[in-house]
Amino acid sequence: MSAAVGTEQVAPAGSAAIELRGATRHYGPKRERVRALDNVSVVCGRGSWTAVMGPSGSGKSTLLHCAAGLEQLSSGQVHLAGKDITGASDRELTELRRRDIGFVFQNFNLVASLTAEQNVALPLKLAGVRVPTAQVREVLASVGLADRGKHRPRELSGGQQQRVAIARAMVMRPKVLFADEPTGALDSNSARQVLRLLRDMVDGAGQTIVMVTHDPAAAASADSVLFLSDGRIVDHAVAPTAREVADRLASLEG
Ligand SMILES: Nc1ncnc2c1ncn2[C@@H]1O[C@H](COP(=O)(O)OP(=O)(O)OP(=O)(O)O)[C@@H](O)[C@H]1O
Repeated sequence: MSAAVGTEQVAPAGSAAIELRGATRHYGPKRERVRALDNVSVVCGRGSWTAVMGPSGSGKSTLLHCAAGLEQLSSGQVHLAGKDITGASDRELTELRRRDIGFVFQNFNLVASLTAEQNVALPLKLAGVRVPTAQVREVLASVGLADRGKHRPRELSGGQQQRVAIARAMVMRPKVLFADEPTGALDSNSARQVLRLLRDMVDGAGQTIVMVTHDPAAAASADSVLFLSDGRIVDHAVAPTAREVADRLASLEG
């Protein structure tokens, strides 16, 4: 299933993992107001992978943060993982994020003093769940790092660190994974490995991914690509090739 843009394509109630309606987010005082998101409506079905692209400053991070409940909208509505989170309290959002949402960032965000195993176990610990070591090892093995569990982040390559970060997100079995430039700091081989893991999460476990990227090859791994410009969705491609993505992006940046 892919992202649908525009309210006419809204999925049946309850079938969407993420739904933004008329999402608007502005920053700054009225006279110097920046509209980072401008009346965006988008639906991401469960088990879909959506890439978000656009020129620098077009609102990609703002879209991701608002969809994930990390930032509040100025107006409009957000549904996430079956819940209306518009105006939800910090406590409700924290609870939802702990239970149903995962994050992967460009700079990995691992805790430097913890081993790979301890990093993977961290979200379970924070959620007050007893952490079976076998489960942690199994997840690390599934990202190809069975022999690296006792290593600290500085002893791992960038690609390995990102795979630990993905294992950390996977261990909670999140309904929705938000990925902000997950391959941005990786060489092309490591990037391909990471993209394969994300594909497995979608196809194997039916999880939903929204991924901001500047890389047309990464975007072409997703089911569909949203293109933003000046805070609006200006284009939408279903299963495009990397070349098609690059061409559309160039036309926006030109
Ligand atoms: N906290 C903030 N205060 C004021 N303006 C902001 C803030 N965050 C973002 N903006 C503005 O909102 C617009 C969209 O920013 P955003 O970071 O979402 O863009 P982006 O597409 O992710 O950019 P990039 O590709 O460069 O990371 C930009 O004009 C930016 O300057």
